[in-house]
Amino acid sequence: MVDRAHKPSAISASSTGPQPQVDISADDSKVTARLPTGDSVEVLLYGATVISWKSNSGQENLWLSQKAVLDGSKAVRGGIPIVFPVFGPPPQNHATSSLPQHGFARSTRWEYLGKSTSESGALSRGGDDSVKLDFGLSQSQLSPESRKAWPYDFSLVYSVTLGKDGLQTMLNVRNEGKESFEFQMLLHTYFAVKNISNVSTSGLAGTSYIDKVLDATEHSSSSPTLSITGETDRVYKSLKQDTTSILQDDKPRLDVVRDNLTDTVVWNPWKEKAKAMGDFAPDEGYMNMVCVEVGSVDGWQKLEGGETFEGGQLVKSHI
Ligand SMILES: O=P(O)(O)OC[C@H]1O[C@H](O)[C@H](O)[C@@H](O)[C@@H]1O
Repeated sequence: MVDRAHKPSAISASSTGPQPQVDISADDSKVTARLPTGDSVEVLLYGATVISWKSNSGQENLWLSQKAVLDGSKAVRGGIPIVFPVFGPPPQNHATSSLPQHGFARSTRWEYLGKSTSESGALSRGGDDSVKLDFGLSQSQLSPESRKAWPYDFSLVYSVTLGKDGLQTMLNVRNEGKESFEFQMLLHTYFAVKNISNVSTSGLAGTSYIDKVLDATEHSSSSPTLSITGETDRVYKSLKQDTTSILQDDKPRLDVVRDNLTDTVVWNPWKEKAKAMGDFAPDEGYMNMVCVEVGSVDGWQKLEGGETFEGGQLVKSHI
């Protein structure tokens, strides 16, 4: 059981005043929330993976593979898997070395901690409602293998806030033990796009990046935009701008605003790699997605006993 008391609220919640018309349903596998405006979000308890976020127009903003496994036997291919406590294949000679790629958070069942609603939160200007769903994961909920591979006393609270102006996802990490630990975190968001041929991203210039497709070494680019024209796997470090925008046909489609995080990964597997993934469908799905993943993955965050760290994103959809 995660103690929620340590979690600073991402937006102010209120339980007084007129009852908000937010529709929330929770069952054994997922939690769904819908605002009076029509905006909706669906979160799978497995991995606390957001698998759908629709704007009030009915437009789906997240890409989910048609072959995504949603029964809790494999990390979800699509939506927003949570990467913790290590990004990518773990390095040798580190406390995370025995963990699988991207850690255990995306492949462990989380606990639904409850909701709070607000009529005046950061995501709900003008008196409209927003809703915050909290999910928790702590050491006692891990599989024996994960607990053995990373034997630290930690707790995570993941807050998913849906407002008519966007979706906010924040991860709060707390060291519940006495021994310090190091971690990386990343929100591996798969965004839905109409056609990758006419997609570009902006807000990534003027900083260096590791190009994992080319040679895994550092590169830099002064171009203000990045077009995705082939397999792309770049880790941008220490970004100066807070916002990475995804443009479709030269028009803003989504704005991804980092909160207390400095790094962003841009990933598209392209044709061959997409085809080689058993849970990626349809084969041409790579044309309709791009991952823009906010995180802290360059080096490590260190937490002493009793300390907390919080980071995440606010995503705004233009349709
Ligand atoms: O297949 P997965 O373990 O979900 O990883 C999918 C991708 O995640 C990130 O974007 C990494 O930068 C990629 O190198 C990796 O291929």
